[in-house]
Amino acid sequence: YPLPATDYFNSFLPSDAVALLSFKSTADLDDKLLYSLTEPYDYCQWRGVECSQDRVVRLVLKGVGLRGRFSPETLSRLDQLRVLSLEDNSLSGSIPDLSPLVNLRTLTLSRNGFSGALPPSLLSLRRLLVLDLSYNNFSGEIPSDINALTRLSSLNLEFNRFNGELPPLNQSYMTSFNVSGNKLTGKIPMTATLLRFNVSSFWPNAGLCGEIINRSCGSLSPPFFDSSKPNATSSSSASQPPQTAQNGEATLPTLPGSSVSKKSKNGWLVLGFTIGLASLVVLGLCLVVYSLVIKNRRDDEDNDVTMFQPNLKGDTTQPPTESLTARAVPASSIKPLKREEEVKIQIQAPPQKRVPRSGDLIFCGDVNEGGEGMYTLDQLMRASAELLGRGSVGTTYKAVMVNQMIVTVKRFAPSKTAVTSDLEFENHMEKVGTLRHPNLVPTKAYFQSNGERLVIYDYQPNGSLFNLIHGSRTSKAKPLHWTSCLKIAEDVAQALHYIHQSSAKFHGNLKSTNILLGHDFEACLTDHCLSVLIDSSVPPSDPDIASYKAPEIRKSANSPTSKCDVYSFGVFLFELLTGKPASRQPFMAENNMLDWVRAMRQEDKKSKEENGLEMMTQTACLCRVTSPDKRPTMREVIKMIQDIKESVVMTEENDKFQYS
Ligand SMILES: Nc1ncnc2c1ncn2[C@@H]1O[C@H](COP(=O)(O)OP(=O)(O)OP(=O)(O)O)[C@@H](O)[C@H]1O
Repeated sequence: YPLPATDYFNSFLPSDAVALLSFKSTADLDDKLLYSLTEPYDYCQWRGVECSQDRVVRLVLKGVGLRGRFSPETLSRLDQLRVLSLEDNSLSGSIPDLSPLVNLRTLTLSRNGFSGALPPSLLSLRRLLVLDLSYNNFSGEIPSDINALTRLSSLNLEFNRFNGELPPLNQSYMTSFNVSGNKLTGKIPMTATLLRFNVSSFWPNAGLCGEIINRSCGSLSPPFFDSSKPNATSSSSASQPPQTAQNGEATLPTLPGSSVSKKSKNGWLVLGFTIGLASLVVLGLCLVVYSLVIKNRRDDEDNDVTMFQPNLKGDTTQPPTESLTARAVPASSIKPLKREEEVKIQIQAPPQKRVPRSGDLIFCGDVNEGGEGMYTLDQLMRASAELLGRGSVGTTYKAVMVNQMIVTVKRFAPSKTAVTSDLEFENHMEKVGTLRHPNLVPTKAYFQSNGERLVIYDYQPNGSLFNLIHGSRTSKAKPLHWTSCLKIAEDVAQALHYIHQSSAKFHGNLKSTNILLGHDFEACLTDHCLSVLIDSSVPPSDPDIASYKAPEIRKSANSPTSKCDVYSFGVFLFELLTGKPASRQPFMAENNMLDWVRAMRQEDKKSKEENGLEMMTQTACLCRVTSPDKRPTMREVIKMIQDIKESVVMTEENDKFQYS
């Protein structure tokens, strides 16, 4: 039977291209997107589309004039999608089932005409970090199951028609939140997450009350203001929205009970009541002033407790402080922000590209990713810190900010990066800051001022490959299962290949401490491309670090190349397979290396893994050859790993066949 025309085309097109075209067919009625089938096409070049290994990973169609509906079975087929932004268009109707988008990190549908309830399918997107549905017509309740999205760091639902009570949100990473401009009612739950936000995240809303917004709920009013009592406060005040100033801006709700009934029959009672109330107000004001004075003092004292003391004043003679103990931050450079100001910064963070400048945090990557506007240099400086280790470039800390956001801060040792000028550092970090790959720890921000240099990354809670292979303080080393080795090797190879294709060109410091485990235990490279910033004329004294370096750069000041990364990858493969650190790996002919690997794994020669192990050893040997020209490219290495995977699958299938 001949296929219908569309099916005919679809059967030849990559599935991602089909998904994009089917989305366009109902969502782009004015034909703003010039996606087309005419050859030669490359859907990865289409407007707003970004691919990784020919799969769409980002689709950003912000303000492109889309009009129509977001139909089911269209974009939901892009199962590798990380970022989807359809912000600021004229899309209407409900959101289709997006549950197949299991890799989605950022979903921004704000400023459209979407309606209906918050789709339950969104609650299955467990990797979601940013959810922005603001300025639409969504209605119904905000489901308490939204707590299943444990990784959410940003939730924007403002200016919709959500009603009912606000669920007790408990996402510990939440740093941006807004439900203002809805029809929510009831008491705002006092969860640690919601307590982080102030009134501007909640108002205006028809009937919200609670301590967080300083507005008592009727039934919870103190007896003096109990609305059920005669001659007390207006009983409706608790359910009224906060007062609106003449300019239309929402103001803080007044305390219930601040207006006194004029209909009192007993004038003396009213007078007494009024005097009592006035005294209370004066007392209250005194308390507020007192607490502000105390707070300011505390803020000043807080300046003394900090982890990094960046040299913002230009005192380059001062040695860097590497302890977690107290020392004063140059207060002239950092003014403590009031909570309201912090929130304003979060809300008003401009979406445009920032202007890089010295002395402030410079955020990298997409604003939607979560980072820019979510914390300030000041907050970072006040974070409590845990020393993670000292490496070749400087010292690394885990920093927990007051808003519970956790990041990793790499503080460069000034003596090591002095060879790089401020401009070179900035230009280089601009380049590195744009690198984004599922197997790279994203560089979130950087900072430099008067010789002080910091780079900020996402914190990876699952530790490094070094810990996994050799054990850590908290865990004992276990031999890694064969399939884990393959998966890790492929992840690392993919990230290296990505870097080699980018303008940064090479990683320069591949080793097991620089391979971290992500949320799903995927391997992610960190410290990428920083080695060029340091003085490489002094060879590393640590034998393991030295053994990771390719021979052509080990004892010379030659700059590294992508082939040096390939060499380090070979060393890493042996460490992964055998658990032996780089300096204890022998150099022997391939067959002997296989015997050594087998012996280190204490494996029986006839093990099921034998074939794969042999191929893996071959790959490691090939990468680790002395001559750079004879080493494979990372693309070739990926191909080798994929062949090994296939051979493992085939062996398993043969086994099944034999025993069935
Ligand atoms: N983003 C991160 N999340 C969690 N742990 C990290 C992160 N970045 C680094 N680490 C861990 O912190 C420790 C110190 O890292 P650091 O980079 O300072 O030293 P290194 O990796 O030993 O040497 P080098 O500076 O040469 O890379 C390492 O154990 C590393 O695995």
